[in-house]
Amino acid sequence: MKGQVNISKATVDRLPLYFRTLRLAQDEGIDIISSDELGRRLGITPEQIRKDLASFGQFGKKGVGYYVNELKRNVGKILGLDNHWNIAVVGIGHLGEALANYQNFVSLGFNLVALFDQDPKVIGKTVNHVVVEDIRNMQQVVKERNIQIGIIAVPAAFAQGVADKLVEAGVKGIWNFAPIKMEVPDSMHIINEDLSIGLSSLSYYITRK
Ligand SMILES: NC(=O)c1ccc[n+]([C@@H]2O[C@H](COP(=O)([O-])OP(=O)(O)OC[C@H]3O[C@@H](n4cnc5c(N)ncnc54)[C@H](O)[C@@H]3O)[C@@H](O)[C@H]2O)c1
Repeated sequence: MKGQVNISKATVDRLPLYFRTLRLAQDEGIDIISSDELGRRLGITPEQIRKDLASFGQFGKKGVGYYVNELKRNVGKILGLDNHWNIAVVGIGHLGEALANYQNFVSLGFNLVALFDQDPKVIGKTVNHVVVEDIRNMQQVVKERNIQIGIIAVPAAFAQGVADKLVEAGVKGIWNFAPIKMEVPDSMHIINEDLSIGLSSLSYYITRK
């Protein structure tokens, strides 16, 4: 694969969509898919798809298309999904419990290996075969179980403190659901998620209909 120096964020953000579409095509028993068909399924031009994929190497055959299994494996590799990351969820309330129960993470290669909370009523509960542990043990557990990704689902007021502890314990990335701007070292990868942004955008569009 080519060095990934000048890959735009927009291209990287489209890779999970390619991966998901290829997974669905694989489930449908499709062996070969054209960039036209991929584009139709994704609402992206075939030129854009060919350009995106060409940034990472030579995939597909002119006049034939892409071999679905092979391209899915390659896109998965580019995304690092062949690494089988160990993940932990912090804050097992409404959102944290739903995230911990989401079965699709496992099929993408993410292993849920720990859950943490501070509430004695929540600690000891089992969610998706994993027992909720005391947040006070988090740093030790993160190291022992080689947890690389921490998912933050605690109230905003506690989120920075949790992030600091996750960083200190050595996670490589944070998926933050708390509505705050986190301060993390430059070396840390953090993705902030906010479902209300999608809903507010939807409100904008239907207001103008
Ligand atoms: N990004 C999104 O789209 C989205 C959607 C829903 C909720 N949220 C956010 O997710 C967070 C959780 O929301 P919720 O509705 O699940 O709340 P919740 O009150 O149901 O759950 C929060 C959980 O965090 C635990 N907790 C609190 N402080 C803690 C700490 N210091 N260490 C460990 N655990 C701690 C609580 O005991 C509780 O179990 C909030 O920040 C909320 O704003 C984000």
